[in-house]
Amino acid sequence: MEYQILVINPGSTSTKIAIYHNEKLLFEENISHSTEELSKYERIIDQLDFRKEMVIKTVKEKGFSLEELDAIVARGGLLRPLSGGTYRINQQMVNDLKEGVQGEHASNLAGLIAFDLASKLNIPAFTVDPVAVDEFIPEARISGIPEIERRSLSHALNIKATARQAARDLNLSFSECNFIVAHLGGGISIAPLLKGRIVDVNNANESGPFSPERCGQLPVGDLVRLAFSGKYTFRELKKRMVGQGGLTAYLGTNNCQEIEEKIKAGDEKVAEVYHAMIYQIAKEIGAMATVLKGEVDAIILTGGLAHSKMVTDGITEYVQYIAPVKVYPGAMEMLALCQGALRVLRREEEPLEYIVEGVK
Ligand SMILES: Nc1ncnc2c1ncn2[C@@H]1O[C@H](COP(=O)(O)OP(=O)(O)O)[C@@H](O)[C@H]1O
Ligand SMILES: CCCC(=O)OP(=O)(O)O
Repeated sequence: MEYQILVINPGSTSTKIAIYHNEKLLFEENISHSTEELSKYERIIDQLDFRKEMVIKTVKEKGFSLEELDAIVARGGLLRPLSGGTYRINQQMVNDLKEGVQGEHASNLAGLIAFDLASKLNIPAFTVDPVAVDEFIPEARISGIPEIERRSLSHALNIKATARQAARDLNLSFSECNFIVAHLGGGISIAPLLKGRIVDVNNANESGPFSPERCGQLPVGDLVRLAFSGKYTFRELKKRMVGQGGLTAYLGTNNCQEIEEKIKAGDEKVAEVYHAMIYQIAKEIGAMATVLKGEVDAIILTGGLAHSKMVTDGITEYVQYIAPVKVYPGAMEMLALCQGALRVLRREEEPLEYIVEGVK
């Protein structure tokens, strides 16, 4: 059987759209959104129509028709904690994405767009390895106060897909080796994979290193003081932390190529902030090596920032004592989503059902 599949992947700084014919890429468009463009939306859910229209327009402009599609597959969002795999998007999932049961995030929009378009076309909509994939070991859940649990929210899709590719490239079995995968994008997830499972990870929205547009882990006392200072509303402070934090807060942009130009031109202040991000990434990789008790087959750097030699060389200098560093620039998310849908369409795998206990 032949399948034409639309892949939709909204990230914090971009919307990626692709059409595949089986595994063959027919087109891929990566539309970047500036901090300014997105800052006019109060909440991420407010971007729904903007991002949906962008998908419809892009498909048309590329000379394709939605009516030719056999399925739509979308990056999964902040759903309830769930195991990895391919899920058919159902009404319960749509409700949870709209509500943002584990918080707001651009990937919550993908399933909503896919479900809406697919329902009108009478074709299935899927999601694969959503952000909420949870394979934590019990000790990774404990935060330090019982009211707050550490949660598994990460770039699970790209982390797993890149780790599988690295295992193939190293001639290792994915389920038998240990990796630390650092997804370095608008947000940063650093995950130790113990025999293929993400047993811990910083929550890319609230913890770990600061990133091009997120604050990462903050000193808690100062954060509480800031929250009660009257300077920010709840929503404003959240936006400051995710979207307008990190490099954006210090340097006014999430565009690392622009930042690197300034560094090359000799701007020492910019270099200091950029180096601090690299330093924090390396420190988190070191922490995750401890989770794996030092038994690390490779450290894998992926995501948009892995295109930068300044970043990958900077990190490598700190962490190469742990294990060999492998660089996979960009993200394999689009192909991984397509392949997840194909496995189900070809009946190689049963789609998983998103069921919430006690809700019909
Ligand atoms: N060649 C490059 N050099 C430096 N930074 C880059 C390069 N390409 C992309 N980036 C940075 O990567 C980040 C986006 O990563 P990406 O994984 O595409 O984003 P998202 O998290 O939105 O999916 C941006 O901060 C961008 O400036
Ligand atoms: C919460 C982890 C997922 C994430 O942050 O994705 P983006 O970087 O694409 O926003």
